[in-house]
Amino acid sequence: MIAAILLTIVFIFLVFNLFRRTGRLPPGPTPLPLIGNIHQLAYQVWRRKGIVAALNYYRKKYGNVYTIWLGPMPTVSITNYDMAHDVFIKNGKKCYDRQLAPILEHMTGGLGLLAANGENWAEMRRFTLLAFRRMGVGSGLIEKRIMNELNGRFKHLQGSNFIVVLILRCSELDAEIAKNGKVIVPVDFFDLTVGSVINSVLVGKRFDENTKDEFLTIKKLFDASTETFNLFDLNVPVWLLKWFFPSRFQLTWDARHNILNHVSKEAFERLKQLDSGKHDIDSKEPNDLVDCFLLKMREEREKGPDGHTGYTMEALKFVLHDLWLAGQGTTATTLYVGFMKLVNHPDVMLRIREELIRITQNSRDLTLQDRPKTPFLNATIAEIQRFTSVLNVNFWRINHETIKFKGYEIESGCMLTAQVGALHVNEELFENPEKFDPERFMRNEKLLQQTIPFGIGKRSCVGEQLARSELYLVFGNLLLRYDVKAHGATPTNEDVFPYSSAKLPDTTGKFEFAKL
Ligand code: HEM
Repeated sequence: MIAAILLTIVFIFLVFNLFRRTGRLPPGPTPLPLIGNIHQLAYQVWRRKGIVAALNYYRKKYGNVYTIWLGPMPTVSITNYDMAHDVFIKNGKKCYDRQLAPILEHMTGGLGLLAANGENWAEMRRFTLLAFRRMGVGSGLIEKRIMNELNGRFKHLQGSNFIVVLILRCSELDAEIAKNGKVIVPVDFFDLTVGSVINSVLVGKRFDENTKDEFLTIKKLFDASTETFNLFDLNVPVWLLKWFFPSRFQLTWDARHNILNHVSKEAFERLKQLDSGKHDIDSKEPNDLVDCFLLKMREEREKGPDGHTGYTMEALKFVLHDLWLAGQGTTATTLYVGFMKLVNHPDVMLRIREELIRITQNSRDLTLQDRPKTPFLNATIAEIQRFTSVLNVNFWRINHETIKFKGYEIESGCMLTAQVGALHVNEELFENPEKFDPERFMRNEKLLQQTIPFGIGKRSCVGEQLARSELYLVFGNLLLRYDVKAHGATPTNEDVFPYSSAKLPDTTGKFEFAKL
């Protein structure tokens, strides 16, 4: 009897508390105590065959800001630019902490950038942005690294001599074209090109004939873990995953550890060489992010007790891991999806080429300085990024102060995010969102600002400038050099894992490149 009374009191308390909190939050489906809206969300995801479709359904029903309770936690999703700006820019200081997926936190111990918060994250983010700047991200220097990858001007150490290795991306293509008139280009081409640029920025090495298999193995393992990683993995406790879904846990663990081992091998080797005097860092011109970090580590240690204690080899491992992980697949997928779109829209490709030939007189490479003069290429890249929207569910933030906007009150401790995938199919901003139409950005220039593939606010993508440079130079220069067609049937551009937290296209498609 007493137990029944106690249970009733607890139940009434839960209902009352839920009712009180729901009243001030943005609208959404009616939640149940303890399970919230999980049952409705699961049904809508199943019925509409994907996470973005379900989030879009809730947008149409409740408006551009709505609340879904994941169990006892309210989550606020925002699906238009102005509201995202109100929350994540105007109130940016109140919501820069990330809701950490327990499995990721378990693996990183709160180090790095993606699954970190607080002072540690802030320091590593500042460091990364500064290190990128020192290596030329945002200036002409990064262009050199990217174009080197395409053009093949590389210095590799062999024995005691530097030799120039010319067998690189475009040279490989050109050699094949010289033999057969055309070359078949699979997704690996984009993976390796992007992987090499990132590896070169982070650890100063590109992937060559000897190391490309190592890269492709890590990449495949990582893709396999991403395919299954979804809302469930983002939220469940580690013990539950380990006990009830051990193979799922193991896949995520193995993929992350392979990347960790790969990137940290280089960093530890460098430290050894530095300690033994075999390597010296030019403090005015560090070669890569590892050099920048080791310099900073030395600097902080020399300050004694006043130095920042966050600069450790363990911290470096996770910073490298996160940059590699977040930067490789996202950029390569955008390039691959972009070319898939372009081969299906040859008119767009032709118009870009005309624009580029006009600018370069077909006598030089396209450079980052050309950007203001190539509005149609810029518009096409924006439309490609809108279509690609690499995340089905954006990472959640947690607000640590109440946020008031548009008459709502989001009390501290809520999970909130700009749902980039759903925002990019919002027909209030993008008329006929299912249509590939770069022209929409020419008709309305404001749209460029309202498309936010890199997220918004203090946790937005740290690699945005690097990725934008890569996309511009690789799309532009390949279109300037090659006639590109689909090889065989073009696979669907639809997301093949619509239930996963990341968007993944069917990557079995191939292209035929012929010299122009
Ligand atoms: C086309 C390419 C890319 C896209 C579409 C993309 C997209 C995103 C998005 C949507 C976020 C989450 C933003 C949020 O939480 O609101 C993010 C975060 C992040 N991205 Fe990117 N990204 C790209 C390339 C890169 C590159 C090249 C790097 C690094 C080399 C990188 C590193 C990161 C990191 C470290 C974070 C976490 C930042 C933090 O929590 O402070 N990304 N990215």
